[in-house]
Amino acid sequence: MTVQERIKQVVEDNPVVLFMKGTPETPMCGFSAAVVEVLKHFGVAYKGIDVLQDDDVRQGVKDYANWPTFPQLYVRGEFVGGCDIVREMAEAGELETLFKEKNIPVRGA
Ligand SMILES: N[C@@H](CCC(=O)N[C@@H](CS)C(=O)NCC(=O)O)C(=O)O
Ligand code: FES
Repeated sequence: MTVQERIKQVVEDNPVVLFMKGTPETPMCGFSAAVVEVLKHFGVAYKGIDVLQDDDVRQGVKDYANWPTFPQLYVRGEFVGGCDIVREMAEAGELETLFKEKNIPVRGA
């Protein structure tokens, strides 16, 4: 499998995926930590993938969504955004709407 095929498979096999620096338990960058906090706030289950562990994945994910930075949040196979977008969507109530539309269980919902 190519890196692009592996990325496609992981975002299609897992409802919510966060490509990040470090792990959900131990983020290695403030931008990644911020999205971890947002997801924690919503109580959403997700797969965290540490791009610092694999340079091919790190470059491959940037190519996959044509987005140059991490974190990158995917919901049901679709790229949602990085830290700024996710935070703005959360504040505007749009992230909760997206999770509900995509049948992602959210705390209290
Ligand atoms: N404004 C960005 C902040 C993220 C960012 O600037 N990430 C940088 C530093 S952690 C990055 O991933 N650079 C590319 C790399 O390290 O491969 C966002 O909204 O997500
Ligand atoms: S690792 Fe330095 S800003 Fe993210």
